[in-house]
Amino acid sequence: MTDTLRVACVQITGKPRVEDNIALIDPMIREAAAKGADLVCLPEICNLVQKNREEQQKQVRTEAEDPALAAFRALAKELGIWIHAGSLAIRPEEGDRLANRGFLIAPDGTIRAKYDKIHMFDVDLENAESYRESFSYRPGEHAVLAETPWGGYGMGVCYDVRFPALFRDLAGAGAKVLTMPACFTQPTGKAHWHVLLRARAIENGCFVIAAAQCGEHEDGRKTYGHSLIIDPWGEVLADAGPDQGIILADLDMARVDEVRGMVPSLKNGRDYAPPVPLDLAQAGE
Ligand SMILES: O=C(O)CNC(=O)[C@H](CS)NC(=O)CCC(=O)C(=O)O
Repeated sequence: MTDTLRVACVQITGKPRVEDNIALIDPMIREAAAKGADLVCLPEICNLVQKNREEQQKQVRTEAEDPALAAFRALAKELGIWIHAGSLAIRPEEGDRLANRGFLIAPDGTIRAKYDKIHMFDVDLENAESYRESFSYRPGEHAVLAETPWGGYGMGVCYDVRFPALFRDLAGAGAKVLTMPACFTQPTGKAHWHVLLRARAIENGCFVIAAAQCGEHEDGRKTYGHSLIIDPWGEVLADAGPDQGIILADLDMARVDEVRGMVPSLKNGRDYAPPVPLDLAQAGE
């Protein structure tokens, strides 16, 4: 087990063409590696930000054909680092809905773990901003905990952050790091992003790494940015702010056990009878 992890988040304003995103991200990964990053985390849909479904269909490729996945695998190998491509829009081998799929790539260029986003962002916001992610994407069915030299690595994506049971399950299964690559909206980001991510860190005694999309995209979307690296006590170690760029932090993995030793909320959890409607509860007395 390795004690310290230098992690970087790459924050971008993703574009509608895969090649343009690769050209944007490549030098940022190299910069992070030059600064000593062991692991570089990329945002959600970092190969393709395209709300228009017809245009999206034209661009999206299978895993075997996606040029971004190939480029990130080659870079991981060349630079000898881990790369977490937070998610890529991938055309599945069968069915017509896409996968919103995260890839953890090891320093030998092999894919160590894959995760399909479980919770679909089907919401209507106040400002007539409306999303139906499940029209384009088929949700995943499996939580994924990857093995890394730094311990268990729990993989989430974006809207998953609002479903704390997923991360409790990952922590229970051995996660020391939780990840939340994202493409968060600006209104929900302003109101909820920091609080939700810090809560997932605190309640699970885990580091949280969240690489984010930011700014005004060509497809009309506006995203919140503020990629975050958070320690298990809930302290923000790095915040990328609203614009493109990279952030780095050194994670002292011993901090996980230290924090869990002080507040053992994972251990103090109990089984309990489920809630029942109030009148039934009264009738039972
Ligand atoms: O559209 C795609 O191609 C990929 N999917 C996304 O970008 C998804 C659905 S639009 N975005 C989120 O989950 C934002 C969640 C969020 O902002 C919140 O929970 O408040």
